[in-house]
Amino acid sequence: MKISLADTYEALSQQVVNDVVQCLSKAGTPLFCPASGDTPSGVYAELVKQQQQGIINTANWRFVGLDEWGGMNGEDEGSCRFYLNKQLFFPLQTPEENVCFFDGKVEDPLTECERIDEFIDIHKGIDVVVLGLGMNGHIGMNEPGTSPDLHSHVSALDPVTQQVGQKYFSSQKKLLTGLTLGIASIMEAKHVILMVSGEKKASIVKKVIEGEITTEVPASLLRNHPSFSIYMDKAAAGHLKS
Ligand SMILES: N[C@@H]1[C@@H](O)[C@H](O)[C@@H](COP(=O)(O)O)O[C@@H]1O
Repeated sequence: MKISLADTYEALSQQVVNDVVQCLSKAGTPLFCPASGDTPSGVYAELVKQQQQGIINTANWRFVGLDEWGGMNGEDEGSCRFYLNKQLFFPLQTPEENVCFFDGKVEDPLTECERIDEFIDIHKGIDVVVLGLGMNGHIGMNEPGTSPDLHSHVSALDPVTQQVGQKYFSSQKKLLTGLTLGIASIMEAKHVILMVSGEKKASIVKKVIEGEITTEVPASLLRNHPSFSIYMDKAAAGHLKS
């Protein structure tokens, strides 16, 4: 596990961008899995800026979604796909065929999960995944207690996630289930980045880094990944021993 500390959110985002670009700047069609949520916004804004300035070229990048709320897709304001369309895919002018994303409105979510897993297999695995950290230690929508052996699956959302998830929506939503890459999918990625910002995450980040490696804190399992980097700002690192 590589731990990086930044003084500010801007510096944190810049560090993550540098890591992502280094991992994806290669020949062929690298596969990037970007989380939605508030934490990576600065990373996506910087990637868009670098593309517009000609510093990077994302034309050969492929994208796979990390997760989506059950019953929602990109047409729903506040959904994971809506967020990534707005922050990343539309400003990067990413062709639709280069993106594979959970549609939470499908009649058969299990077939939808198989579709996502197949896309990952066809692209020979995820090159880099950028994750945010749930207040309960979740990654994607892998809630405390989730089996580490799962690939894409339907998740029953923890009460903490149901409540915290309201922040993405302008009106109250029932957030009972999610479609998500599994912990096995994430552990098979070539490089895993966990990005954490703000004092409100300080106690859970302490468990992730200094606590027991346990399915009860899904992000702690990432410590077993051979290429795992955690990037934090000072506020998020405030409860760590050193
Ligand atoms: N399902 C999403 C995750 O993909 C996200 O990374 C995490 C942290 O979100 P935020 O960055 O808004 O704190 O929780 C949400 O529930």
